[in-house]
Amino acid sequence: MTEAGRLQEAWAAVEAMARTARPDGSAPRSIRPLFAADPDRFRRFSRRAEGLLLDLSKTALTGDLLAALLALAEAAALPAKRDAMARGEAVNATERRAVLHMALRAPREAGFKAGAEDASAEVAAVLERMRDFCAAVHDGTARGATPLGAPAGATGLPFTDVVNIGIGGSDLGPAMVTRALWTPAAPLRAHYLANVDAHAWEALRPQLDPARTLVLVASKTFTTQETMTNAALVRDWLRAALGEGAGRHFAALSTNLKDTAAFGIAPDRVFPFRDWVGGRFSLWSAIGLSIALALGWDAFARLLAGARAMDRHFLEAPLDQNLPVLLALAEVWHVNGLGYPTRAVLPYDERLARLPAHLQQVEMESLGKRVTLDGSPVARATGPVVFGEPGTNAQHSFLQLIHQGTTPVPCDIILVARPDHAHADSHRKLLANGLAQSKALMQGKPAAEVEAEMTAAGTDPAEIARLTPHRVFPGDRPSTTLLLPRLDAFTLGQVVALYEHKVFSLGALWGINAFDQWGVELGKQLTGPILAALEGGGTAAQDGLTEGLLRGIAELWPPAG
Ligand SMILES: O=P(O)(O)OC[C@H]1O[C@](O)(CO)[C@@H](O)[C@@H]1O
Repeated sequence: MTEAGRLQEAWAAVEAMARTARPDGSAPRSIRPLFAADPDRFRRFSRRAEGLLLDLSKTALTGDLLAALLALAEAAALPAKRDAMARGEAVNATERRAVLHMALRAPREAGFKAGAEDASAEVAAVLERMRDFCAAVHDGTARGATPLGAPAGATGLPFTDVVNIGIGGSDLGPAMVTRALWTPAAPLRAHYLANVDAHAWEALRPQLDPARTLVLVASKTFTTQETMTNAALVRDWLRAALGEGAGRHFAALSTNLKDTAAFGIAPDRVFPFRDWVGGRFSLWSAIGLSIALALGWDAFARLLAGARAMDRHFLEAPLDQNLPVLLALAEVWHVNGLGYPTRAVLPYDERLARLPAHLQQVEMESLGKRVTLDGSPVARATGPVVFGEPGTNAQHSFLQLIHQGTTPVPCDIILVARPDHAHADSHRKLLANGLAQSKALMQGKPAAEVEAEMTAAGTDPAEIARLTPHRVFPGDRPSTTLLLPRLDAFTLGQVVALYEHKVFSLGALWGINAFDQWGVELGKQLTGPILAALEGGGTAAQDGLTEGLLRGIAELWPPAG
């Protein structure tokens, strides 16, 4: 049989399972009977690896289904594709690029190559420069310029704040990590300026002293409109306070060495990375400099080490023990088997508040594709909509829909066993809530139970009949639970890399390119002429699609002069 034939057969086997009732009479989406039938279910469908525990038992996986999904992974050549990525082959075919974020967190000796290029050597060289720069900032050797009008003999001041100007992958990952790991003992405060909406800058500016602020212009391309606009605003602010000395307050994180020079950033302040690092996978590269500056070099090194540990697991563990692969297979079942179009990420840890936003880019920019690698339309649904908020906040907003709405939303519940505070009571409540949600989603609450509860409470029978349908929980709503021993730089590196490799695995299973993002281009293109119309007075002729709105804007915000 051909490779394509084997793949088709493997998909057919998985899809057939989604249509076939089980021998115990349950539907393939029901989870409750599986627990009833198998007291050992947690052990059979949870995995421990690298200090993490992943529980898949509250999905509808069965031994047969898992076997069929693993056969699909083999038929889709997932291991071979993974190894091709690790060898530095141009697996990002539409951009003819290697995909080597794993090289960013591997030691020099790992010997990653992008074609003939020694990727590991380049990574090591940039990391060394980043580390030296951090040391110089932290020990005050690299310091700000003397403010204009300062008394004679005054010198520049050490930096206390770092502002990262970037958007998408040049913002979300570093912002998420520093939000998760920053404590008042950290060496610098970090701020993130992303949106071209200058309200963001206006809100940040009063928190900063120009004499003590270091600015990182983070942009892979160094052409992104939002970033370059914000960089110019901040440069004006620094120049007003520091004159030509403002240059000492800048560094650039980019692949575009020509434009960083044109912006006026000295070559020794440019920290490069290469086109084999995708924006949404770049927090491990020079793009992570704000992390190292804010949290200290050791924390950044531990973050890389955690990701490296997950890389090795992904590269080496058998598929049925491989956490990223198993998460990907559960997603295939939910998306393609059961037709669930969304997924929620619920970290039960306030420090991970921005993890859902980071994963939205990692997953949706990667997997929001409608053609396969050869350009033909996909035969089945691809990436789901991903959204999320920390628990318990999510419980008091959108969990209603997840419990009782019409379409199940699989949930990723992330728990951290040990807190980094001394309030054990709060932490027990946090954990209890997370565990209760996964249980409630799965087991639901049938009408008989609702009725019995109301009867016991002495509720009037007519009232019981009226309210029961509203108070029933259908259950059988899947969730996975990931348990971390604690949240630190190492475990956070593991978690982010786990999701990166899950995304890779899904790309391989669906046969799509998870590493391009052509879908962001059209909006960028159309912005140009509309901006020109706005600059030209706000009413310049456009097509019927935008002209009315342009006129509406001009009426409400008349062009100056
Ligand atoms: O780092 P850059 O080149 O400024 O791009 C920022 C972001 O914009 C995108 O290209 C999407 O527009 C993302 O993929 C990327 O992370």
